[in-house]
Amino acid sequence: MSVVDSHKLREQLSLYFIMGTANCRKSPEETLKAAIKGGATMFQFREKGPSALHGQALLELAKSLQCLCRAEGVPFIINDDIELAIQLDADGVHIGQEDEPAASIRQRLGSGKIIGVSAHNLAEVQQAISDGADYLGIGPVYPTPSKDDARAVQGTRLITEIREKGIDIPLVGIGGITAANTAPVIAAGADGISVISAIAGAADATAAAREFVQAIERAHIRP
Ligand SMILES: Cc1ncc(COP(=O)(O)OP(=O)(O)O)c(N)n1
Ligand SMILES: Cc1ncsc1CCOP(=O)(O)O
Ligand SMILES: [Mg+2]
Repeated sequence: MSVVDSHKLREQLSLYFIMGTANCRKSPEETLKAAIKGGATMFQFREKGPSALHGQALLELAKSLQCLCRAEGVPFIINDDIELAIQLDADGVHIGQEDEPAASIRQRLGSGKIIGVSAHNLAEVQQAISDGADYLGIGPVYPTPSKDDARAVQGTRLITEIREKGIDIPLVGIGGITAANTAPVIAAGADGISVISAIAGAADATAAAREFVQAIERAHIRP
């Protein structure tokens, strides 16, 4: 069972920034600092692709990004790599449908850690909840340039369906989200949005994150 505070988690999910070395225009540290300065409320370290770091280099970068998050009070989540999350005492992990099930990860991580699960249909949503997920990542909402093996684009349909069924779990939309197309994701019932390229690939990541913060605020005021 999880003891994560879901009210606090919803706030932390508001602008959930995800990044690895392959996504950054500048150094990962500069990119993360800039995103947090602009208002990112949660961070996921997602080191993927042919140029991904491994071994000591991966560990050093993860430590350095975790240190930046700690200094700013931003939760540090690790994508896929449960061993690394345990080694670093990270705040949580994000796993997909091809990864180890959330229920067994919960046993390894303990109750105070955040577990996020990707879901693409109602059956996966319900399974993730019964496995003890703290939040869901739902998408891809729009076409994404950042994940070669992404599932079919689904718009905001599943987010709407989840809320219409009265399922109240914290969740974010993910995939191709920009400040300009944020509003429908929040209006459908997402607690926040997850973003890679529109922040990590921006010339000014701080300005890009600020635009998201404003778009999220506007979406809450005028759903
Ligand atoms: C917040 C969030 N939502 C979804 C994903 C995708 O996870 P997954 O399906 O396991 O794919 P990879 O990210 O591992 O390629 C995510 N990372 N974060
Ligand atoms: C990890 C992931 N899972 C579904 S889409 C996606 C990539 C999101 O990146 P971007 O914000 O650049 O579309
Ligand atoms: Mg995964």
